Amino acid sequence: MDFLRPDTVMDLSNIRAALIRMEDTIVFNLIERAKFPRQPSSYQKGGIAIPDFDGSFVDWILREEEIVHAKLRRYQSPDEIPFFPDDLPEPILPPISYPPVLYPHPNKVNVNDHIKDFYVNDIVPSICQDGEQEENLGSSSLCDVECLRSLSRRIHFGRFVAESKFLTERETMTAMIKAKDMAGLGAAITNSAVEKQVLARLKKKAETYGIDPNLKSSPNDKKVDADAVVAMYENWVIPLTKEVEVEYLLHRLHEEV
Ligand SMILES: O=C(O)C(=O)C[C@]1(C(=O)O)C=C[C@@H](O)C=C1
Repeated sequence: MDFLRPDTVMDLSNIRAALIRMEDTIVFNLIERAKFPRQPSSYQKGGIAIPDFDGSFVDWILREEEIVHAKLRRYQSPDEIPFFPDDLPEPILPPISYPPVLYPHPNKVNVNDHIKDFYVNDIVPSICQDGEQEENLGSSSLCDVECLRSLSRRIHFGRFVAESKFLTERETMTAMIKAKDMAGLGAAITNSAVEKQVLARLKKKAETYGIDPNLKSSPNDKKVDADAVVAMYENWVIPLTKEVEVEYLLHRLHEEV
């Protein structure tokens, strides 16, 4: 998939190949995070005192990193959506003129707050031991940032999936968008067979990557709970990707149709 070549971006098999590759990144990021305990204070507003910042320690790191990445023009790339869009500086590198592949204001669809919410409240408790290690607060929070960023990129890729599906079913989808038929759109973008494949593949990946091939398999050797990774996709990642797809399509009506 090459964002400078729209035909490659709108090819559903290329999009799915990119989603499959992102599974590896997400599983490895979760494995890294699972090395540390839950670290509850890193997610609480004021849990760690930060001068002039009204948020959690993880929020602060995320925002600081996004400021640097924005300078490197990360958020000009069509597949990157920041968590702190209002706080970001202009890039220091010259702009790249990406040909438009999505409707004019695709970043209006932003479910990052929702992603942060399920990640902190559901995923971290399901993959990490209870407790806090003061000396590793920085390390675990940097892992959180990687997890959040990779989940956000995956889920917001729903916009490309939706546009690609729209282009192949323009007439029916236009009618549904005009009628604000969310259930119809939800059904139109759903492919249950693909979802089953995603979950089966993910279980295999989490089991395989989560164990050192040189060690004999025992529950204690596992670096991440494969069932928790699958549950995360089943309960959050796929449903939110679908929500992004439907929301993207609904916005499309106002922008172009
Ligand atoms: O591959 C697709 O067609 C997608 O829309 C992506 C995805 C997913 O999140 O993995 C979401 C909805 C479909 O039901 C199948 C899979």
